[in-house]
Amino acid sequence: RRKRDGKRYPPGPSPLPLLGVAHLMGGTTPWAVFTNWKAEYGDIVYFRQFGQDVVVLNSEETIRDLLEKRSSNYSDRMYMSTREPYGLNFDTVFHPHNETWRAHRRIAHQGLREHHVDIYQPTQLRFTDALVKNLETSPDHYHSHFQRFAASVVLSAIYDHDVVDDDDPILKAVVEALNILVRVQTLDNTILNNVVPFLKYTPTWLPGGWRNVTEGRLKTERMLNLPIEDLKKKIASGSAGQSVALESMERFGNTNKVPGFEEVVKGACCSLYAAASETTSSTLMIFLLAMVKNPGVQQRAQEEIDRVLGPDRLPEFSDRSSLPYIEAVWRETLRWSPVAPLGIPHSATNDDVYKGWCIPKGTIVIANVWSISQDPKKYSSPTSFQPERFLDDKGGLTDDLPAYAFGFGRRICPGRHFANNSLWIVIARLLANFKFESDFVRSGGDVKWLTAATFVPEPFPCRITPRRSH
Ligand code: HEM
Repeated sequence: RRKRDGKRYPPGPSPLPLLGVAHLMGGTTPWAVFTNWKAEYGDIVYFRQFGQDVVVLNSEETIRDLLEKRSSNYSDRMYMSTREPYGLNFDTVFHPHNETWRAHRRIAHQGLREHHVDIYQPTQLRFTDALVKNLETSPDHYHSHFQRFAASVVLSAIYDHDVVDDDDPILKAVVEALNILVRVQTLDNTILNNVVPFLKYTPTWLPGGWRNVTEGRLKTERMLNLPIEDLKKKIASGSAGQSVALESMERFGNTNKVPGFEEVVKGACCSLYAAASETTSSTLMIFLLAMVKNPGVQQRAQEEIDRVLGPDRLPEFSDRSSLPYIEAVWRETLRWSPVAPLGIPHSATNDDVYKGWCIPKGTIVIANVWSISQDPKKYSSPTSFQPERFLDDKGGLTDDLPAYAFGFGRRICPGRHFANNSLWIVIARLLANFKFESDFVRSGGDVKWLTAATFVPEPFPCRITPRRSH
């Protein structure tokens, strides 16, 4: 047990001078390293990296004790020297725990709360149909079709903007900005930038030129402004349909309670898009990988759809409760490989003591979701994709919801109900419409994984063939 300044800190690895614990991180999968540390150090692990205190929580109990039961102290985010220069102060995801963040959460909650979010089901269905058509026409481009689905469905719900094609100026603006910002805001890069701030001036033509701050800021501003300007034109012409942005502009505009409400709405809505697009398309990549690796699961899911709906009818939202196996496939997709295995780190507002250990003010607190989703005590053979684990003896659903994939406490993902609807309908309709196969994956081909905004498989060779005639 370590002591510093007479205080006891949780157990953990000893850092090396300069390197910290970087040499122990196991490349791109720190969550697996943290999970292994559980055996050595326990449910709560402490280390220092470049002078920054970090605590990793390796069990659902410790996560809920701190991030939920003591949420007033554990709902902040770490200081990021990149926020201001890159124009990222608007962003909900990394926003400090303050009044503006609360206004963002109100906007997100009002627009995307459970059941209310069902008003977007027709939009989700429409873009699912477009995805099915795109997969029929060019199945090899499945990855860009998934990205297009994720972007379209959320741009439509948030701004009432319909993406027409890949040259859509709003789509281009947000994709270009996010390509940079996602890399700028990774935990590694944030800590590096906090220590070496001049890195952000790297000229665009040098390696690492993506860090260039002038370029980054311009792109952020376009991403923030274009969709809301477009919406304002629609409002002026009376053609604006239902959207989260419109709802909140009207509400805040009418009550006028929030000073500078337009900036707040702009920031909150842009953050929703940024947080939604990559997580949604990455989850579809995980689903696809699970299906090609597990043809038996795929077949059982398709048999359920055919048995319940008959050979001609496609799943509708209203069929959800009649398709427990499909529901179990969706839950297992979230559990098997969470797209954010470490969630998004929280930060401690004040000094705290937990189980006798000191957690200093400013500590980065990481909820290791991987340690829950891969816990062999909770899930037998956790690396296997087994939707049955969410079913009881009678084939009904258990109470186990892998809600941990959406984070914890006051910071819990406000888009989870929207994501739940989007992804359920896509999973159900893709299984109804297509057979997914991959000789590459089945013969043990090496699927590469990317870690940036999400942990996601890179596109792999896959055959997607229709299984129904229309
Ligand atoms: C499968 C899809 C998704 C997953 C797995 C996911 C997961 C997460 C996680 C783990 C967090 C961090 C929570 C924490 O700090 O404890 C988060 C935050 C957030 N998510 Fe999601 N998300 C998904 C989809 C969406 C969608 C569709 C939206 C919007 C429509 C969205 C909007 C947000 C926002 C705005 C935050 C920041 C919340 C804050 O810091 O207060 N997410 N999400």
